Amino acid sequence: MRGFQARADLAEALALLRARARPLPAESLPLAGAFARVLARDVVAPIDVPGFVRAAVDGYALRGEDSFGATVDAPLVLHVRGDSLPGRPYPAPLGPGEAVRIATGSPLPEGADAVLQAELAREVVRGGRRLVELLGSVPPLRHIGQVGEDMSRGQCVLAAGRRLRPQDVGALASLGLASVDVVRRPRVGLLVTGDELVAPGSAPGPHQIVDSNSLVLAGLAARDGAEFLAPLRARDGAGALRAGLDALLAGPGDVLLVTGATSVGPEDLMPQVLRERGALELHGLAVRPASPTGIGRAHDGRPVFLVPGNPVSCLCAYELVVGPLVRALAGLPDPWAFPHRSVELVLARKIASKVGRTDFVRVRRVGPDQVEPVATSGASNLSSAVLAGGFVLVDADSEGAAPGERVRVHLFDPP
Ligand SMILES: Nc1nc2c(c(=O)[nH]1)N[C@H]1C(S)=C(S)[C@@H](COP(=O)(O)OP(=O)(O)OC[C@H]3O[C@@H](n4cnc5c(N)ncnc54)[C@H](O)[C@@H]3O)O[C@H]1N2
Ligand code: MOO
Repeated sequence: MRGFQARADLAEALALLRARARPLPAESLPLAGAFARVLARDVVAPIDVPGFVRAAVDGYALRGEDSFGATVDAPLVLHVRGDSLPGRPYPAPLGPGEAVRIATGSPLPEGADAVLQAELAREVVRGGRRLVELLGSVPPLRHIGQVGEDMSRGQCVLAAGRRLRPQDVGALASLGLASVDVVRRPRVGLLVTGDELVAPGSAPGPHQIVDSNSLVLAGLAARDGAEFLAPLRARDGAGALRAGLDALLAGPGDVLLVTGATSVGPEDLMPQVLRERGALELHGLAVRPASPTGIGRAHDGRPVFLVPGNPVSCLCAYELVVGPLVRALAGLPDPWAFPHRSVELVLARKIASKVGRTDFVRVRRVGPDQVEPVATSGASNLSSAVLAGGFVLVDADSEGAAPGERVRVHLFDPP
């Protein structure tokens, strides 16, 4: 057994990943499947929306100047020529002294330049003629929407890198588009190792542990815009681990993860197996937890992460090094920053950390604006992350933080 001689800085690990991370190629998707996907290219409006001048209120389309001077006490009277309804415009031009009853969103007839709202109009029939009494006036251009007032032809409506929100997809539909180019989702493949493990959903027998890491990783990868492939499983021992890694490499994953067997115990053969099948570029990170993390490559260049088996270390390794790469491949904006919402809170108990090591400290709220580190016996207890509301990252050049200090807390809960 050989311990870790030297551990790489987190910054060094991220620089290694960053040097080769590019968003995956684009794919075209029907709009209905595009929600939450990342735009691969800018979207430039091919048309004006709306494509016609429209009424912004229900009322009467008219020439504004025909209403000048009208009041409740001295209404002016116009001749109502007909109606303009959504999709069914009034077909002829409007002359002086004429009006058309119009519904919100309907095309403004040619010759009209304003809409008097229904509240200031009273329609009457006299001698078989439709008339409207104007109880107030409206200046030209009032209560109408111009061509392209929503989105104008040639305008960049959404920029590449945007994670599409529901209203974004709606806007693409308004532009008459049927599909959109989005970044292909990174596929994340996982090999779970360990003789003691049983699949999630099973009750553990004597000395057995339920594989929780695959569920934690699946949730994190989905958060970061990835498609999580069905996990593969391998028993311990060089032969089984080799066969497991080969199956993982044969799969379609863009990012490949292996949990367990990455430390320096007698069964921790994964680093050696990865060296045989590609390269182990870095093994051992100056972070806590997740120090046995390894980063390497398959022969074809796909990234492979050796993620520690301890459940909190697994979560931490994902957040520190796997997640940024997944987000970069997914084309998400600012992929190297934590995606969590963060707040500044006051520390109620001290956080101790060693200079030269980055600490991922789970904290919980103990007051409206106070947090304390979750007391824990180590990274094997997932309940510490369940109890925690978020984490504080203590940089390698810091000795920690004293009670009363303000710290930035990255919250596990989405907004
Ligand atoms: N001499 C040293 N020993 C250890 C070191 C070290 O630096 N020197 N590092 C420790 C640290 S830190 C960690 S973390 C663990 C990591 O070990 P492995 O990645 O080799 O993981 P395993 O030994 O396979 O398992 C550790 C632990 O986690 C449980 N486990 C594994 N997979 C899962 C899973 N999918 N779901 C839930 N739990 C899992 C496993 O049963 C073990 O209890 O090494 C330390 N040792
Ligand atoms: O990564 Mo290990 O769990 O630090 O304890």
